[in-house]
Amino acid sequence: MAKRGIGLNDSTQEKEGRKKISKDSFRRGIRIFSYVLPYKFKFIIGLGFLVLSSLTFMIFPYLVGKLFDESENEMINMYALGLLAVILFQGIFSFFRVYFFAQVSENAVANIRRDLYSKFVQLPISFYEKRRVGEITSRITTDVAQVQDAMSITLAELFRQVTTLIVGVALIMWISIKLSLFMLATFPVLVILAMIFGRRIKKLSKKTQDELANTNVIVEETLQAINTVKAFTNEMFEVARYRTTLAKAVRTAIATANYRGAFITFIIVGLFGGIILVIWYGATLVANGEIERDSFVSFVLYTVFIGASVGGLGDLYGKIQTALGATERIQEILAETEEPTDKRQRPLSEIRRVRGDISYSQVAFSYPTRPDIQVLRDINFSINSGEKIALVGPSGAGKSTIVQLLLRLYDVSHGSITVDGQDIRQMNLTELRANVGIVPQEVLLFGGSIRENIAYGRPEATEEEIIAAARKANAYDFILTFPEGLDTLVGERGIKLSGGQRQRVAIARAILKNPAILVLDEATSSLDSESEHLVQQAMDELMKNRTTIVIAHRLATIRKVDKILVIDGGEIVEEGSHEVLSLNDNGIYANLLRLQFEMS
Ligand SMILES: Nc1ncnc2c1ncn2[C@@H]1O[C@H](COP(=O)(O)OP(=O)(O)OP(=O)(O)O)[C@@H](O)[C@H]1O
Repeated sequence: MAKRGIGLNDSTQEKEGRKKISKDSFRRGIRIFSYVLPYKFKFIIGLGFLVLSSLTFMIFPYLVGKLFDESENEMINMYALGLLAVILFQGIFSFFRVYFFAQVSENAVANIRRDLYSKFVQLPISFYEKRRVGEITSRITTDVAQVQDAMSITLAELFRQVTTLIVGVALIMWISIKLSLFMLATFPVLVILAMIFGRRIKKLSKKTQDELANTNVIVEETLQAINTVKAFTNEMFEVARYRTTLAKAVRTAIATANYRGAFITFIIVGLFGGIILVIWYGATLVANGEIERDSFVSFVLYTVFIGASVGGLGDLYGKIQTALGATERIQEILAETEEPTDKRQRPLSEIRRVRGDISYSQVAFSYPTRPDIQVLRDINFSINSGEKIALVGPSGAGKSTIVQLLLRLYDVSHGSITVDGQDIRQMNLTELRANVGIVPQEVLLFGGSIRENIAYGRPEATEEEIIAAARKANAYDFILTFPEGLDTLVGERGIKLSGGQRQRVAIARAILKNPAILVLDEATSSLDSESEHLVQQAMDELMKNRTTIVIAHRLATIRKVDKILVIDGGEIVEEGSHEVLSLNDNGIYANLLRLQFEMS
């Protein structure tokens, strides 16, 4: 079968997707909040606590001002206690804010993940061909995490900063319009400059990280292919390559550090200088009796708060952009059209069994990703129920494509395929696929026990049925040699089965599924003769009474089939039984036979 490349490094190559904030993107982004709706009461309560905690915080500078201006001990104690109370309430409100927002965001985000996953498994193969696996998985990990951040932290922060800004500016205006105007003309300008500076540093830091990632790619690649490096005696070549990229990373890192140093100097001199300027002007106003001293202390504190929230808003803007980008990508996936399979898991016993007559009529096909290349043209053949045919031909001829069309992994571009006389496009897709069993070329087992892997063919199967299937597939004997028998774990954390053993597990899976139609994609790599014999016996058992299509790579195994179709360049070029085709001296089949004979 055609294989799809799954790049391990794909996820690390993710781009940081940001979205310009426009009315449109905002409207689309806000739609993700439909996931919050089921938890709206908790959300509103959380919002209430957020308002309370933001407002209590604004009392803080007022009380500090009073405290500083007080000369009576008793009142000093009162104000200090008042401050403590403010902080205490602030703490309690914040706890509940986090508590309620976490309940909402965790649940909403789990629902987004569930919907995305459910979408992923139901999307057609063509969706996967247009994207890299790393890119798809990052939708369900990184993007969703960004949305979660936006729902819990960013939203709360935005609200708090805006409240601080509005209430803060109103309060300082109330204290002294003159000083406020002076402050607003100087301080925010400095804060905005600091933000621009900060953003540039962020960009540079990202560049440093990327360069470091580049050096890591070299380490990963070479260590993974260490045999190749050694075989080509390229150790020193790799060391030199690593040293060059490392030097580049160091240069960028030092440039970033210089920038950061300058930034710190700017913060110290610029921002604090700004505060000194405000304090200086304020002190003059106090000396002239234009404002009270306590109001002046509150003013300075409000100024610091306002400065911090202006700075915070810049950061939040970036976070909102990122979150909008993430939301949009998530929604794009959620809007994709799924395959029309059943939305309910049905036991196989409930599924209508087909007889197994198959007919291809004038089938032509191009893959959706490469519409310009015609992979199949004018394919015509039929198989009666219970008959066996073999597809042979050179690599890339189109054999796997022919069976992929039968499963409707893709739809034909022209012509039609029928099963029991019915066009497969008119059949229920779940029923069609449930009637076809596949033993693939490369058997991939899921991480889990051998029992689970066999039962994948029919999840509702009983223990006896699983054992019977394993027996028929010549797999039970080797399974019993493991101490844990059917419970032996396979896959990444379990034991590694040999190629022949994996194939027999796949055959047991197919026997358990008991489909009317069978597709055998023969392994290209040959097994040792003992294993080969066991696998062949199991295949023969599996093929009994089923319509079978064998994609054959080793011709010795297909002498028993009813008909052989020789495929070349997407067309059927020869057709007939082994006896007939092998007699045609100039034929491709006879040629292939000769080649294989010479090779063996
Ligand atoms: N998913 C795909 N997208 C685009 N083109 C594809 C895809 N899969 C296969 N092809 C192309 O279609 C042609 C037929 O491929 P197919 O896998 O059907 O050949 P095959 O006869 O089964 O080969 P092999 O014996 O090597 O498995 C090839 O040219 C291949 O490059």
